[in-house]
Amino acid sequence: MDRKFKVAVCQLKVVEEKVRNLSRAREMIGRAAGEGAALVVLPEMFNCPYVARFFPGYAESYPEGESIQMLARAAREEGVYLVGGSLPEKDGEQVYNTSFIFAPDGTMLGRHRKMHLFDVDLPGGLRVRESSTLGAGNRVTVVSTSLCPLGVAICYDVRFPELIRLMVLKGARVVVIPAAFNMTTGPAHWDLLFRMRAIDNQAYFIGASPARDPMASYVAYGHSLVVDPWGNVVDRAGEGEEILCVEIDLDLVEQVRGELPLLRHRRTDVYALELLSPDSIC
Ligand SMILES: NC(=O)CCC(=O)C(=O)O
Repeated sequence: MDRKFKVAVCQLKVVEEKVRNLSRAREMIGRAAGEGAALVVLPEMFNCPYVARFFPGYAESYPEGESIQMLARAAREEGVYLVGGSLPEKDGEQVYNTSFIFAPDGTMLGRHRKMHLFDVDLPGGLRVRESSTLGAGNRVTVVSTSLCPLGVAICYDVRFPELIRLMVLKGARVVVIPAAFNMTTGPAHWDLLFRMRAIDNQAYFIGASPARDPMASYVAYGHSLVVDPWGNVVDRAGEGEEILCVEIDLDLVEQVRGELPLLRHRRTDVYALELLSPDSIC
């Protein structure tokens, strides 16, 4: 197992034309691989504007959906692990906000369906109702890779420490969060949440945002970032399109966990965190 590897976050600008999003994503994945990334990450809803009423029209089924096919092919052609941000996934009558994860040979390692739907009325008037068009997933996602066990959750999921802790207890050393925070919660909470989850769980946290488009009806915050297990922001993007490429050092995870053994010091004789069904983890 390589103890160090590079992760690249492709902070791409999402537009209404799906085909343009796909070609932009494909091009950025190629550039990321060219920079030596072993793991490439796209943002939440990378093929579709983040607007709930658009999701059903952009939805695709596994495995034949064109975005899903593009991701599998890109992973194989570039020889990278790929967390394909997220996209609207159709399964029967239901649509999910789903992240597909691919191995360097193009096989799908797993998929995470966003568990916590973003239904909010924020100060300043931003109202979002993901549940008007989406169903919620119900599985915690940790996939095995030759790099390390990788946890994947989507955006609002990061606010739920129980979910993240379950991933870490399942072995995740790196947690990838395709996301699309906005101009209200982004400046207030984006950095703090990622840093706090990293400090609590002593793992790397990767937040992948779309680039900011001030003309969009939902304006993404941008500022994709990588936080190390000590809570330092190793690097962050600006607001526009960019590829963030950062070295992950797995020895630092073990070092921080050895020096400050939070996970071992949990009082599991007094409290517990449990999955209610064994089927709820993949
Ligand atoms: N797409 C989302 O889940 C947005 C979450 C968000 O902005 C937050 O503050 O949480």
